[in-house]
Amino acid sequence: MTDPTPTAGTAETTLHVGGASPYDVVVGTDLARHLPAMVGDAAERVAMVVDTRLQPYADDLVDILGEREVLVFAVPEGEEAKSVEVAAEIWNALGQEGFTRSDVVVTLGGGATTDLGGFIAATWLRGVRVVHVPTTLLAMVDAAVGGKTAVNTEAGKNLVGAFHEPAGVLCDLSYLRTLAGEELVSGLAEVIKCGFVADPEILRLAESLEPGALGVDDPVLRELVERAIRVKIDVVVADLRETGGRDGHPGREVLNYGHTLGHAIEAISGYTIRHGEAVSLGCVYVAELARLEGRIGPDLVQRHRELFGRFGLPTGMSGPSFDDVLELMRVDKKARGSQLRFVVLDDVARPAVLAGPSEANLRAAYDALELGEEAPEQP
Ligand SMILES: NC(=O)c1ccc[n+]([C@@H]2O[C@H](COP(=O)([O-])OP(=O)(O)OC[C@H]3O[C@@H](n4cnc5c(N)ncnc54)[C@H](O)[C@@H]3O)[C@@H](O)[C@H]2O)c1
Ligand SMILES: O=C(O)C(=O)C[C@@H](O)[C@H](O)[C@H](O)COP(=O)(O)O
Ligand SMILES: [Zn+2]
Repeated sequence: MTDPTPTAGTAETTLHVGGASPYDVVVGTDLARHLPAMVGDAAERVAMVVDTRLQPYADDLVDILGEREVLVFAVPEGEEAKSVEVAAEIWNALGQEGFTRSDVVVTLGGGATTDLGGFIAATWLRGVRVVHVPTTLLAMVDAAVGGKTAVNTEAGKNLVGAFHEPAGVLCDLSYLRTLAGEELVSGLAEVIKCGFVADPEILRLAESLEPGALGVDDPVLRELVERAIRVKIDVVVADLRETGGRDGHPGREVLNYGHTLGHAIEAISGYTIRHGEAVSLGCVYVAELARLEGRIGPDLVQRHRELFGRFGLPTGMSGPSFDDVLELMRVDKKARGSQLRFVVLDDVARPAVLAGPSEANLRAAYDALELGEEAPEQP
């Protein structure tokens, strides 16, 4: 596991991400003072990509950046920001402003904003420095770390994007104070995902949390945040570009646990369902699938239902037809040719890739999601 380096005398934790482009992820409160060093001295200009809802918080960051000229781009709230059209507006403005390779993008917002801002940084002049200041739990534990960037298109979710690592990430937990309870819970889905694929202690901690009393200052929440980030760091350091793992481990694809169905459901819903909610459904689905494939027993499937359900995350649904969902799952990035591939578990923290499951099992697992109960074995 990654070794956390607590900053002496403060409640900050600095988690280092190694590799070819190393950077730090700092977790704590009042972290804005770290921003200038992460942006660096070479930048004369900063393009700040800000979720409109977070605009009131941008001023503090602008002030701390001192002499640098800051161009603030307020983008639509949430998933609406992740479009080629929004990216193109910002590319055009950067062109008009003469934004150069020594200038820097800073993002302030949830995962939709960090994905969009990261994508702009990855593509403008073929890549400029980016620093992420995530403001949702989900973006702190997942989206801002690891360098995946993307926009959505008609074809589906995140199908256009690039790997582009940040120069630094500031996870300032004070932002979570204004976050709606449903958004906090949506972020917990990615934390629980990390527990199932890599860190059983996360599951134990989540099972000990009182869902109704989930507070931003709760030390258990802080521990969950740091544990989930460490899981992510360990995975991306080993396989940044998702080329594959060793000894049967899926490599970076492991972080896609629950996302094959999850992304399909998000797209079908017109992005009205939250990402973490879709991941919750996707994890229960793939647990059912693993059971039907004889890889796990009903107890572990039930643990998925109970743990996600404990926080009010959805574990069953009815609505989209299986055929519509299947069509979208076929454009998932893990697919190879006509073969669908899923990250599944052989046990807690024992992930594997399941390639080419039968359509009968894919359908039966979906039926179980619709029924909200265990699917019968397929003949
Ligand atoms: N790149 C990656 O590795 C990665 C990982 C996980 C998820 N993602 C992406 O992240 C996105 C989901 O991120 P998200 O859950 O943060 O959603 P989001 O960015 O859509 O934010 C959710 C909502 O919270 C609001 N919000 C943000 N910060 C707030 C705050 N501090 N106070 C009050 N409201 C606030 C936003 O305006 C929005 O309405 C998805 O697009 C998903 O695909 C990317
Ligand atoms: O970082 C990763 O790798 C992940 O898969 C993390 C996921 O939680 C995240 O939603 C990611 O954006 C999905 O990636 P995609 O490659 O399926 O678009
Ligand atoms: Zn995700």
